[in-house]
Amino acid sequence: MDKKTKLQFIHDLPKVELHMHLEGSLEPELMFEIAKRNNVPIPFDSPEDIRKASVFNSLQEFLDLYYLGHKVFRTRRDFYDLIYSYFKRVSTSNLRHAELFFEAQEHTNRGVPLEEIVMGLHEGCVQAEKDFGITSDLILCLLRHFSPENMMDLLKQAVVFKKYIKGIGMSSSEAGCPPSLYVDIFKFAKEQGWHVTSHAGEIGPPEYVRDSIELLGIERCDHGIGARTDPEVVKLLADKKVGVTMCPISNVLLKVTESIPYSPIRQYLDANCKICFNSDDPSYFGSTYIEENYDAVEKEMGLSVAEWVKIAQDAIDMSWVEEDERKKLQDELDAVKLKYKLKELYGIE
Ligand code: HPA
Ligand SMILES: [Zn+2]
Repeated sequence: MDKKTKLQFIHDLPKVELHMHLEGSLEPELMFEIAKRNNVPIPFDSPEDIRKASVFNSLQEFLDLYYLGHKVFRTRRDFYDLIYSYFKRVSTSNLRHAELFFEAQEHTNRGVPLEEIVMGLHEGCVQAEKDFGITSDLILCLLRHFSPENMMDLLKQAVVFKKYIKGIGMSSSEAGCPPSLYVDIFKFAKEQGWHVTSHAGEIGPPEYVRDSIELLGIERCDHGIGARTDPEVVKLLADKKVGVTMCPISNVLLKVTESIPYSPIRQYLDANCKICFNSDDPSYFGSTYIEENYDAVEKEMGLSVAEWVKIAQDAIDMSWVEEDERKKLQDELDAVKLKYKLKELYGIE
């Protein structure tokens, strides 16, 4: 496949985003707009100032700026605007389905009612499906910089909104927060029928990935980079079919990996792990949404056509969609295979 056709083929792949923090898609212009209407002071004079400040030497440096941005949100409309502007922005990238993290604790702990957050986001999802044909689900993402008790309080409140929340995730820094602290939290979430995922092995060691699988029962592993140094843990990911939601640009900009080719993408593909590419916090990383992540991997690593098909398939397989939706996504991927004659030319079924 020539270079131009390959880029078009990558563009045409039906995309599934499984690792994006909605608050991480807050573009500086919208941050300013919401801050202004809510009368929330922010320590920047212009959207450009925020862009200039978005240079990070570590995950923690990023998180310090990132959680500051959360403070502008107050109302249902703010959350609606956040999610709708995300869908609008990615509507040209063949994104077909997204499972999106929202970080309620940062808002509820400031007094914002959970209902305003969940319903604002849900209404945005419904409208985006009508306007752009993108389906979506919400993942309530717990934050490790708050206590397990605070997490549990929120989860209990969230039960009322169960039908609007597909799963539970956990993020923020792993430093000093081993998975063993959260066994009861994940047990409760699973008892409620929620799917579960967790950030593990972003800056944490391979044991954090292993313990998240064995103690917390995660179905997906967000980032999962840390597993790379322990082949047993990589094998565990593959054997248990715990897919890794990788975020190539985020990992480079937060100095988690030296470069995209130095990330364990190749290692995980060779170990037959399920992997997919995602955007994490696109607005803080130079507006790099899902397609920019796909393109960056292709530019720096030049994956094979068969590998791209596997990654698109893995993302569908790793998603938590219901059967009818899964079939639609599968049909779209099969249509791309036909369009590019992948069976005749590459033997790809
Ligand atoms: O990359 C991340 N790691 C942990 N917490 C986060 N919250 C947003 N992005 C991240
Ligand atoms: Zn993340």
